[in-house]
Amino acid sequence: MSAWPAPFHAQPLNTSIRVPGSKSLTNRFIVLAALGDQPSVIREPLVARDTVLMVRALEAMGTGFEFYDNALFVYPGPLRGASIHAGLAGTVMRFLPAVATLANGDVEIDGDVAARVRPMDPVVRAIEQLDVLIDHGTNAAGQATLPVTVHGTGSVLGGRIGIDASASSQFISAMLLAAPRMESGLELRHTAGQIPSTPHLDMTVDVLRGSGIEVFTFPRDAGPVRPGHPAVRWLVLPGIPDVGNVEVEPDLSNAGAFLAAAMVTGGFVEIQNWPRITKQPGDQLRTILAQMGASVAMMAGRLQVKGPEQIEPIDLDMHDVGELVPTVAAVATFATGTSAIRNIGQLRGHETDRLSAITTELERLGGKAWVEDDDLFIEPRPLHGATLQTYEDHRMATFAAIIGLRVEGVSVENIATTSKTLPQFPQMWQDMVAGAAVVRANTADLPVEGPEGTASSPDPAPDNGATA
Ligand SMILES: O=C(O)C1=C[C@@H](OP(=O)(O)O)[C@@H](O)[C@H](O)C1
Ligand SMILES: C=C(OP(=O)(O)O)C(=O)O
Repeated sequence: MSAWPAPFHAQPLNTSIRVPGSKSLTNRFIVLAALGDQPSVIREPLVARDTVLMVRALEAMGTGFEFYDNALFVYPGPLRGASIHAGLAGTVMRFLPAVATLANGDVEIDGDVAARVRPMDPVVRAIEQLDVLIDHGTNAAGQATLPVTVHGTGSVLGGRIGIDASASSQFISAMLLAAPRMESGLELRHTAGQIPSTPHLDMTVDVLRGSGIEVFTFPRDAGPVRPGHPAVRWLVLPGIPDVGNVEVEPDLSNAGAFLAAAMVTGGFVEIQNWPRITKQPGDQLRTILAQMGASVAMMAGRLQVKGPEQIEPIDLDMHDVGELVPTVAAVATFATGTSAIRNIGQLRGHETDRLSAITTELERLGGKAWVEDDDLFIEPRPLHGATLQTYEDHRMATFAAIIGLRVEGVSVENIATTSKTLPQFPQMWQDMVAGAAVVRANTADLPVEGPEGTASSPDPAPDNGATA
C-alpha cells in the first residue's frame, strides 16, 4: 500500500466538524448492555474497528445486536464460550476477559501481533483472585499476555481483589464493568503506583451508575475521582445493569486532531455537539490548547478554537490524559520553545510505545525530541518532508497528518490504521483542507459571531463527519 500524501495547508483553515461517537463510551455501553437482562438502545455509537470488534466478540458469546438508523440495539442473552479477536483494542482485550468470567464455557481471546505486547498481567491476576481459571501467554519478564483463555463456569462469587493499575486504568474499568453480575459484587483495591487516565475511571463509574448500579469510591464515598486525588478503592454492589436508551457523546480525543489543525495553521475550527459536561479526557483540550495560546470558546454547544499566531510551549503533566499526547506533541512541534510533557510512562503500553514512536518520527522530519524517565521533551526545529511510520497506531497517523499541514512533503504509511477509531479520518481531513478557502465556520445556523478575523457566510456548515 502506498503512503498517503498528507495535505499541506499552511494557510489558516476555517471549518466546522462533526466527529463520530466516543470509543470509550460506546464500548462501555455495549459491555453493560450485554450484561443486562433486557434490550438497550445505544444511539450514535462509534462504528470503527475497536467497537465492531467488541460487538463481534459479544455476539460470538451470545449477545444479539442489530444496527438500525444509526443506533445499536443490544439484546442480552446467556454468555457462552467463544473464540474472539481483540484486534489492538485496549478496551476489548482488557474488558472482555473480565466479562468472560461470567460466561458458561471457554472464552479464548487473542489480538493483533502488536496486542500481544500490551500489558495484560493485572487483569489476569485479578481473574485468578476471583478463583476463575485462566490460561495465558507469558512474556520474557514473566508477565501474562494475550492470548488468554478464560474458563468460565457461568457464575462468579466476587468479593475482594487487589490490582496494580499503574500501567493502565483499563484494568480497573474491566473489573468494575463485570462486577455487578458477580454474586456478591466486587470490592477492588488499587495496590501500587499512580493510576493513569483517571477520567476514564470516572467514566466507568458514571456509566455503571447511569445503568442503575450502585458504586462507591474511596477515600471519598461517592462522586468523581479527582485528578490528583484518585480513588484507590471501589465497591460495586451486585445488580443487573439497565443501559436503557442512551446517546453517545462525540469522541473528543478524535476531535483533538481537528482542533490541532486550527492550532498549527492559525485557523479556526469548531467541533459540533461538544458535550456541556463530560468525563472524556478530550475535554481537557480546552485548557491545554488555551495554554498554548489558542482562543477557546463554547458557543451553543460548539467548541470553537482559534489558533494563535505563535504557539506557546507547554510544561504539562499529562498522566491523566495520556490519550491526548500524540496530538499535543504534534502541536508542540511548532511552538516557540521547548515543551515538556511529563509523567506519561504509560504510553509505552499503548498501541505502540508512543514515547519511542514520537521521538523517532520527529527525528525523521529533522526535528528534535527526547525522553527522560517518563517525560517527553520537544524542541521545535525547521522540519522537512518524510514518510512517517504509524506502527499500527491511529494516533501516530493523525500526529503525522497534523504535522503535514505545516510541513510540505509529509506522507503517512498506513493511514488506514485510523480505522481503529475513525475510519472517516482521511476523507474528513481532505475535505477540511479542500474547503479551507471557503469561510464556513460562522454559518447561518451559528447564532453568534465567531472570534475576530472570521467572516460569516450564509452557507450551511458542511457535515464533514459521520452521518447525523
Ligand atoms: O478505558 C478507556 O476507554 C481508555 C483508557 C485509557 O487507557 P490507559 O489507562 O491505558 O491510558 C485511554 O488511554 C484509552 O484510549 C481508553
Ligand atoms: C490508548 C488508546 O487506545 P486503547 O483503548 O487501545 O488503549 C488510544 O486510543 O489512544
